[in-house]
Amino acid sequence: MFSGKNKQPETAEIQLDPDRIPEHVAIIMDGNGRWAKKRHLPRVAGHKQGMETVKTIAKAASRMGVKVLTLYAFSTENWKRPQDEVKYIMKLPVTFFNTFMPELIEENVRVKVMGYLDDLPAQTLKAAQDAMKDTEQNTGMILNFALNYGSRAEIVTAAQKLAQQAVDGNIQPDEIDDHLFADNLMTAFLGDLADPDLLIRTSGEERISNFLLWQIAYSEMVFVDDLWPDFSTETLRKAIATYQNRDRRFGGI
Ligand SMILES: Cc1cc(N2CCCCCC2)n2ncc(-c3ccc(F)cc3)c2n1
Repeated sequence: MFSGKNKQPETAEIQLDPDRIPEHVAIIMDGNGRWAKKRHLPRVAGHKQGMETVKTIAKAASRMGVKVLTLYAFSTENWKRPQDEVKYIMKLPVTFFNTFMPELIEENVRVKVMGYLDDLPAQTLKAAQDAMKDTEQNTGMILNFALNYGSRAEIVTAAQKLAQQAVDGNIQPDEIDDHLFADNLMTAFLGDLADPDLLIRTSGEERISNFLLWQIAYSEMVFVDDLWPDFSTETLRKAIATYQNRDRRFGGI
């Protein structure tokens, strides 16, 4: 770890500005299947290892001072995958909480799950509901799982809700602005923290894949080559350091 007379660490930890930690970090956790394929393992082995990475990164983000960590766990399009893979994936929330809830409580982490939850298998939904209930008093980082989530569907649902309010005479069309629209999205519970400061996607892909399309309007995006199961605390620190070295303009000059 230490080399020569300088006694400096050979792999110095990335130094971050503690005053500029992104409040809301969102991650598209990609590359689980490729991770397994590289090791001649079944795809589900990648998902299993990916869940362990969720535990590591959730704790690391909490200790770095991130206020909200949103993780894209399952999209509305993922139901098209082989049914045995979907069946396995849908059990991961149950396993996650059965094996990690004590550490989440110890970290004072509050769990939220957003998506079309009514379409989830009963055991998956119960695990998510129990975790939200068991951590609702926690005041630390919000660990927000996007589960059976799709951004275009989320936007359409918000438009339908507002249209119905107008039809019912509860709002006038000209009352609909950014704030009222955002109040009808699944991230409304986050208030001023709803929009990610930093969006990370793993595995080298540089696509948004129908994730938080409204919310990432001004987000910094960092694409890393690491496959999600290989994503480490150091990779997270490097992504945050990249974010801190950028000068965000929010449309200004
Ligand atoms: C569907 C799915 C897939 C899933 N993978 C592991 C991470 C990589 C992405 C795909 C597979 N993980 N990992 C954690 C959860 C989870 C979700 C909700 C919750 F309340 C608690 C845990 C999860 N859910």
